[in-house]
Amino acid sequence: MKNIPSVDLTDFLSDDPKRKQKFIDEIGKAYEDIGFVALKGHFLSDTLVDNLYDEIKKFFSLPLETKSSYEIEGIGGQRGYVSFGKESAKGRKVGDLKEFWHFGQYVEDNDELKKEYPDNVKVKELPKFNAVGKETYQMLEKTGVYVLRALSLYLGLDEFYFDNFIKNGNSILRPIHYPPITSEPKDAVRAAAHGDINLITLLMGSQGKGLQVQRHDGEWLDAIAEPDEIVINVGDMLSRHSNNKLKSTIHRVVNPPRELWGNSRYSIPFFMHPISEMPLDCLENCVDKDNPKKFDDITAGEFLNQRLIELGLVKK
Ligand SMILES: O=C(O)CCC(=O)C(=O)O
Ligand SMILES: [Fe+2]
Repeated sequence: MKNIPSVDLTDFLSDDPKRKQKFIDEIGKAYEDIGFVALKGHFLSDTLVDNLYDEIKKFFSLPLETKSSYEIEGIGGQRGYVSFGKESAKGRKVGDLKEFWHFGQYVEDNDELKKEYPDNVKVKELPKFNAVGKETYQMLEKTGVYVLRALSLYLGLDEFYFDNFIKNGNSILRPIHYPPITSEPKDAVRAAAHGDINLITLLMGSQGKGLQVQRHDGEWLDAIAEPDEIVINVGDMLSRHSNNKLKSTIHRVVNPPRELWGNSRYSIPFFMHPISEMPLDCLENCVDKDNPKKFDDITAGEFLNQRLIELGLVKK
């Protein structure tokens, strides 16, 4: 059974205003409620997806010594490799059972922002890894642009309101490997309950069981996508900006039952961030008598830094 609503981006891209409006209403309502959708009609081709999985499986199979040579001090894990157990969810001491890689923005036309972001890290052992990562990054970013246009219209803003905030934004593509579980994990889980930091997250690889989403009544639902779907959810930045009209829902990745401990999980979230100076102040049209302003004014850059400290990736 499917637990999160499905939407089709080709509705939004169609010339028929009724189909476009249908997409806006469906995704808007889903985000006011559960905060998650499964979306088809995105810009990832099957070949690109296959190539990406091949490359990331090859990367995580490299010797630890090689992977560790791509773990860079002083940039809060924002590019390159982050080793097993290093990140813990906000408020938790135990590290998640995962290792991951970060691809960051490819700024090609803005020197100021190019200077602000750490450079992407090249994996010498795998000649195709970086090009495949870049193409995936750009296709997910393109998908996200249209999703945010639909949400702008849903919120009563200009369709292109987010465009200039996300152009050259500080987004991150994070291929994650959850390795086989080899001994009783006690309190540790693949990914402990958390909300995402960014505007929206576009997640590849949620076709099998593992990802769970928490309903308002506290019940956990499996979020499983069809083969041609990606999962897209609201992050804390968009929840703040919309004065919590759009919900950043708590989710987690549970450990598999013991008989499946031997299987790895690979998932690939694209955390869509704006440029750091975007103000996340609650939008005027999301604040009224019945919905008073719930969050202090803050920029995206300040908010991100606070949260990276809480995740154990940046030192105070
Ligand atoms: O592995 C997954 O399916 C989801 C991971 C996740 O929620 C995250 O990295 O923020
Ligand atoms: Fe997440």
